[in-house]
Amino acid sequence: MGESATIDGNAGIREPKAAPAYLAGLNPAQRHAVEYGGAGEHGSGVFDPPLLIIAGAGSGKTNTLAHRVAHLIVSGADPRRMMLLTFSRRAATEMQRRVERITAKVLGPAAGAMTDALAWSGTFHAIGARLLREYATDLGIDVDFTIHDREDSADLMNLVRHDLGFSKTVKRFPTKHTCLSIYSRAVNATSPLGEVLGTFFPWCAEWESELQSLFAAYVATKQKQNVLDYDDLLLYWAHMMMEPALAGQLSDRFDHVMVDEYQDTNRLQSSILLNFKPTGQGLTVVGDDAQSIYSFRAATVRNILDFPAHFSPPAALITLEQNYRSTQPILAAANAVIDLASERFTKNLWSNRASGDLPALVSVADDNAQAGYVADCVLANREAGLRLKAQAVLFRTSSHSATLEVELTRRNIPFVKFGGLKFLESAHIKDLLALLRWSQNLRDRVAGFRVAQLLPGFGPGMAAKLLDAIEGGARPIRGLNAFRPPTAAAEHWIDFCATIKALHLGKAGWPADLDLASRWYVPLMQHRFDDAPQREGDIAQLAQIASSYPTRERFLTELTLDPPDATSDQAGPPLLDEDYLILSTIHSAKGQEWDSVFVLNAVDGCIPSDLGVGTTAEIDEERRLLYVAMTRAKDQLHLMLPQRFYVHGQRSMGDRHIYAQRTRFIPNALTHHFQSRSWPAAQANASLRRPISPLDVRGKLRGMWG
Ligand SMILES: Nc1ncnc2c1ncn2[C@@H]1O[C@H](COP(=O)(O)OP(=O)(O)OP(=O)(O)O)[C@@H](O)[C@H]1O
Repeated sequence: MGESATIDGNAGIREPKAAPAYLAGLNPAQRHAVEYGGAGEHGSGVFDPPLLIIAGAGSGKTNTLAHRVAHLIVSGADPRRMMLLTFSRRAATEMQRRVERITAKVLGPAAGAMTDALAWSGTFHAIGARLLREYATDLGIDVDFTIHDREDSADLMNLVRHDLGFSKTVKRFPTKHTCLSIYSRAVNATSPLGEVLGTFFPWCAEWESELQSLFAAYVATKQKQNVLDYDDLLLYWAHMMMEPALAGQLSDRFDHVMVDEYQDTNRLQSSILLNFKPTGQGLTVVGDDAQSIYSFRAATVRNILDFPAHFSPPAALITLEQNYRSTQPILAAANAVIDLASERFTKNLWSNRASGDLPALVSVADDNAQAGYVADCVLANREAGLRLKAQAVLFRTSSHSATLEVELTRRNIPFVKFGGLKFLESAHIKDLLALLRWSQNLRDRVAGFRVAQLLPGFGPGMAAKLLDAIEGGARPIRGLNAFRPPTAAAEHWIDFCATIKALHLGKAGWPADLDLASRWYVPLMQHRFDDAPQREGDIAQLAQIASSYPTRERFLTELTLDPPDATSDQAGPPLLDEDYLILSTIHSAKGQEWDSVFVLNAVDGCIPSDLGVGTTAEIDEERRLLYVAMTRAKDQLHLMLPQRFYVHGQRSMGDRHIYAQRTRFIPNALTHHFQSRSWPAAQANASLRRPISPLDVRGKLRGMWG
């Protein structure tokens, strides 16, 4: 689809001239995407028409974009005038590393300086935050704003909800998380509240006018406290770009704007981009419509489907179709799954990695058997020389791996889990970050509320009094000094005030500020948690992460916006030599690849999730999730089919279970792409409940006393 409003960039692929050495490894389509436009001659982007690169799974999207950036730099473009928008901080770092490696082939040791100058690379939210600080005065915001993560935002929403009396309504008012989701979707999808309620939250539609006033008060409160939530970072940026003078200034600062994973951007992000580069000059977006899996964050696959037609002449479209990752049988199975989707850019992914092994559909009795099978295979693979790190287990929802985690621990197989409870969500880390944030912006009540209650004698009431006193004073620190704490807090008070003051003034510098904060917090932590020693380990790890950021503000911003997926994600050296199995939600597996991949619970109710099967669009997104999972595999792919699984929403291993059907995305017509297995082979149903003659337990119990 989309061809009518598109320039077929692939038509321009010719037998290439001899490639410069640093482009020699690229295939013709990749090389064409790298060199497309006048980049080679002009470097300034002025002659670079808009370009959409549709890159099938494993077709070298990241590789191609890195080469394009490197090629521009080598051709004389100024890296300080490039903006590179990625989906995660990790992707930005990885991109920078690759660009450096490629440019080094031409520039030698000078490459490092050039890629360091690629300072404007990061997520939309992180780049937005930096721009807002820079343009704060133009936008009428205070430059010391702090940023709320989702939990903080929900807490603030709750406070406002309470103030307006909505927590006491006769009929139950939507929860703080639901209110925030509604608000966020309306903002990110740039849709009216009524429409969002009607489509996504029909059970809340009766509260429309209350929600309207709640959101108005929420916005006013954020402004009063000088805090921005995630959505504000995009919203303020989008408003900034609607002002032609500011949009023009920004556009003049950047010759090239490149966006990775464009399929997972939302309407607000596309409006930012289209006002940023209205003619599309210097704009390159890369993505794969078949891998769009973030609509729950209001991402819309329409952004990528409609991109070419926004420009006149329309953007060129180059498709990358050679998959380097997977064997042909794995790719054929994944292609067959995605072919049943309703709308997409056609591409015909192929691979020249032949293999006689079809991917496996493995029937097992239940969750325990599933865990047993995966653990057996992982160990067998390791015996055969495949490191644990080259193997991954993927699942739709974090809770699906619980049984497997027990099995792995029992068998001493180390693993790292991505996409579950995040490091930064643990209470002690949140406490410490709140302390840093509050001392930066003493008007941030959510952070202040958390910090104040760390002190003995401070409950919610006393914490609120302290915050009122700080807010009421002409200067916040004076308000703090004048406050009379309850006696229980007396012995901590002087130290507390001194720490807040020192952090507020930031005299120690970064990362010494974090040491200062930890010195105050760690002794308190001993009283708060039984497992304080383990938690101290986390704090040491936080210090290590902190040392890689130039300033406190950058550290807080980037960590709030894009927390590490797992403790090891940013930990660096300590885990470098160790080997561990990867456990990951499918969402967190985006962009990665492993030799061997196991997908848990490839059954209806899990994939598609029973929560995501309302509309065709939702079903299509679940299908794309399975596609993303399958296309992570290079050599081996196992889709697990437990014949029954326990229904969630009950105590762990309560006995409510259902008999599962193979996922609807692999109908009978596609099973020839797979080999079917049962495990254990001889007794596939062994652990299913079978009738046995009843035990006489009651008799035995009576016998104990008789
Ligand atoms: N021209 C090439 N020659 C050989 N290998 C390549 C080439 N381009 C990419 N690859 C390899 O193909 C694999 C996939 O590349 P990459 O991770 O860039 O893909 P991707 O398109 O970002 O994947 P996805 O969208 O599925 O996450 C990598 O192992 C990469 O090294």
